[in-house]
Amino acid sequence: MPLLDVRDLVVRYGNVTAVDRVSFALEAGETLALNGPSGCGKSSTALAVLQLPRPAAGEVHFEGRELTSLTESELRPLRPRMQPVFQDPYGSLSPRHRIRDAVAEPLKVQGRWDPEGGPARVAELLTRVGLDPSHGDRHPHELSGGQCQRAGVARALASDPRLLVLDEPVSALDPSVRAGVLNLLADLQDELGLGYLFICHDRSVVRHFADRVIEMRDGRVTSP
Ligand SMILES: Nc1ncnc2c1ncn2[C@@H]1O[C@H](COP(=O)(O)OP(=O)(O)OP(=O)(O)O)[C@@H](O)[C@H]1O
Repeated sequence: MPLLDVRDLVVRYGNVTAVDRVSFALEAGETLALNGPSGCGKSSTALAVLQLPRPAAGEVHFEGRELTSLTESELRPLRPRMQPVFQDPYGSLSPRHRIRDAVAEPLKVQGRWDPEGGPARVAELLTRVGLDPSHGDRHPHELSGGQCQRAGVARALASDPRLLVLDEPVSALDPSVRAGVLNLLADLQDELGLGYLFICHDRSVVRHFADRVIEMRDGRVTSP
């Protein structure tokens, strides 16, 4: 059974069909890239997989559950297991909260925070993504773009996900720090067996990082 099995996904914005019957499957431990020109529907596909918002039609099977047929309350316990990482490292973390609190928040919201072990778990997550635990005292704007994206990954990992939806995760970063973040993601995948749905318009990055590539154009899969 694949980790993620998407069948005939359709996303509409008003009368515009942004994603038109897209199907693909993704195994645990695998990176599947969605590639294609701007506006072809990559981000819409990724958000529909996360049920943000719900797709207009199609099926999204994740860990054996069909998500589009679930109510919001049935979906809630599954949401932590599929986490997004977005392009803008600063946009995905609240500017008002310290990094430590941003990473702790999923643990608290999911009822997995304990005052004894919680801070140590946050420090461990920060260390795991290549930050120093002291970075936890800072606010997002006090970190570089690469450090901030690492903090975003730490926050995603706090939910113990099985799937990361990586929407242009290194595109906004300085070219000199991109490889470091991609290497981190590759290491985490090896270690944790995560599935990655990887959106990237840069073909050289895709070739290097993805196990398989799906090409999209005008909302449809054109290959393979
Ligand atoms: N919230 C929205 N409301 C209306 N139309 C939208 C919305 N989001 C996307 N679209 C339209 O849907 C189509 C697909 O957009 P989408 O962002 O999914 O493509 P993309 O391949 O991810 O593009 P990019 O690489 O530029 O992010 C485009 O025509 C876009 O204008």
